Amino acid sequence: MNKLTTIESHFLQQQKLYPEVNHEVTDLLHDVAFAAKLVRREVVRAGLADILGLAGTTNVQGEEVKKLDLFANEKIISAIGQHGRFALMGSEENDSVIVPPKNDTGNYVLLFDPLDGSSNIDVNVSVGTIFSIYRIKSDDPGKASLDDCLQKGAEQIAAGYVIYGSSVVMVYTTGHGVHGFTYDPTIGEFLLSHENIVTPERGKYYSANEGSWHEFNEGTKRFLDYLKEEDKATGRPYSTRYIGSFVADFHRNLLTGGVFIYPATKKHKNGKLRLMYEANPMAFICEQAGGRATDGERRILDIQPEELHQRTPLYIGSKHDVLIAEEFEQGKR
Ligand SMILES: O=P(O)(O)OC[C@H]1O[C@](O)(COP(=O)(O)O)[C@@H](O)[C@@H]1O
Ligand SMILES: [Mg+2]
Ligand SMILES: [Mg+2]
Repeated sequence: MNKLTTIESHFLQQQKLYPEVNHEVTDLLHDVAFAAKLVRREVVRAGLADILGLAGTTNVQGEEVKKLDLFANEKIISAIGQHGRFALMGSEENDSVIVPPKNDTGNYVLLFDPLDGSSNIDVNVSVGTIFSIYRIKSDDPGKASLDDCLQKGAEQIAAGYVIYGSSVVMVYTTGHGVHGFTYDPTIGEFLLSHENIVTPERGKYYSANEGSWHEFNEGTKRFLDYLKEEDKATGRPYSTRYIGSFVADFHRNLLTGGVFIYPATKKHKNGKLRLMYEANPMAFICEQAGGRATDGERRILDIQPEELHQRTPLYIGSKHDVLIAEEFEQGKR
């Protein structure tokens, strides 16, 4: 693996190898990588830049919005929207679809979570940005509508995330493997650091907010108890790891093996995470790395979306572990 490969040159390599990864797609990914650099610049000095704390507004999810949520949202919309390559955008922080400042040539839609892990922003714990790209159904950007945003996850043409942690890493897929790039601030480039990521078939970590134990259904409780039982032959007990930033929990499990679950609970009847800009992009990456992502019954990528901000229960990570979770959720174990 040549660690001097920039993410932009990797996009071009994909363009040469795979016809559907055309120059439009590589330009879109280039825009996303650029926006990530702008968001990173503020995240790493957030404590100095007066962008910690609450913005004083709530979003369509009914959640209190953080200043950094809004900053990242505005940066992504303006930095990416200036090029006109996206006909429409959808963000966790905007009630309805966004018509970018310029959208005359864009046959694509971008759905994104500008800042994931908002509860960790003010306490210097890893947060991230998640994105998902679709091609619009018609060839006329002017005709693009919400319908173009509500496509099944299996229709994604590219997806990825950026994790702002001890180092900043961007991970993406165009349906041809999963690749990670670490940001080198001395040269301002994302350099290839994780080529062709493959997630272990069986993990050693589980991520669940057990603080909601009393809200979990019996299947979920029995699955978590199963992971905590002693059985060397199946690598149990698993260790618990829960950062509370989906991007960070997912990234760890992707590299080391493990399972992240956010099931339906009494409080979140349809789970907490959003299908279009959290579950779908991560499910695409997870499957491309050999893992599995379901809502306990259905493959996430096969779910037909109905709303931009709909939520879904989520079981994602090492294939073996997610299959077992499903068996418990379906009462087969
Ligand atoms: O605090 P809880 O209920 O465990 O929820 C944590 C989950 O909520 C999230 O913060 C939701 O995402 P946002 O921060 O983008 O709203 C996930 O990153 C995380 O996995
Ligand atoms: Mg999120
Ligand atoms: Mg968010």
